[in-house]
Amino acid sequence: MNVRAALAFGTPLREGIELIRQQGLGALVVLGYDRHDGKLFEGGHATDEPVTDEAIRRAALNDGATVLSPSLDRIARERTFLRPQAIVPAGAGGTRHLTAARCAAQTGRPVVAVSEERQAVTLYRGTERYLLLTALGLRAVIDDVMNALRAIHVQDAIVGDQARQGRLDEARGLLREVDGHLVELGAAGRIITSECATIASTLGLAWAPSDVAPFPIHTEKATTKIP
Ligand SMILES: Nc1ncnc2c1ncn2[C@@H]1O[C@H](COP(=O)(O)OP(=O)(O)OP(=O)(O)O)[C@@H](O)[C@H]1O
Repeated sequence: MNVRAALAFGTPLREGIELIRQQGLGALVVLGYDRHDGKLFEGGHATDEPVTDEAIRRAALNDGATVLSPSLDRIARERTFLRPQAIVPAGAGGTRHLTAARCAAQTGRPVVAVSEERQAVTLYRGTERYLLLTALGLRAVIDDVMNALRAIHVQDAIVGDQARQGRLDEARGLLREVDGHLVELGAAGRIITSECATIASTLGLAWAPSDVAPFPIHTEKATTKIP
């Protein structure tokens, strides 16, 4: 699953999560499950509702977790209590966030926790976690990367051969970094994507928007031990 594409702005899932953040609600959303995860869920009820921004927001009004279908386009369960067994060290937040970290570590499936208290959205994936920025925050990060890339582009003609190699390596890194951000920004990132392609081709670098969409991940030092 390309989780950054699944959580791109403009998708019903991300728009629903952003509604939850904006309205100061909290949520726990499991992005897909399979039948082996059955023991993970307790209580709640099965539904088969399409994922819309409003359905995701509405589900967050209840206690417990929202579980999405494997294809992420249906809400499979609501108001579900999660009881993961994996042991991970307590990080930021209380039980909601610890549960999200433990579920992700146990199942390998991404889990999103929206903090009611901090209005922060955290994606847990495996033993890693990533802070999902607001659209404005993500744009600011992209602007910083693009400014650095544009500076290399503009100065390319005037740097000597020796310095050039280092600058090209830097440009490669910046292109790799911005790639994932642009996938997450969604349709609003298309113009910048073509600017990146132009800069890359002028600099003689092979670059195309990737499907891999890397995350700048803050790795948790988590064990995935199950007692
Ligand atoms: N194991 C769990 N399964 C499902 N939902 C849970 C579980 N643990 C916590 N929650 C949900 O998280 C809510 C908030 O719990 P808590 O305040 O302890 O978490 P938190 O991580 O501090 O979150 P926040 O930052 O939003 O306050 C609970 O009311 C419940 O809806």
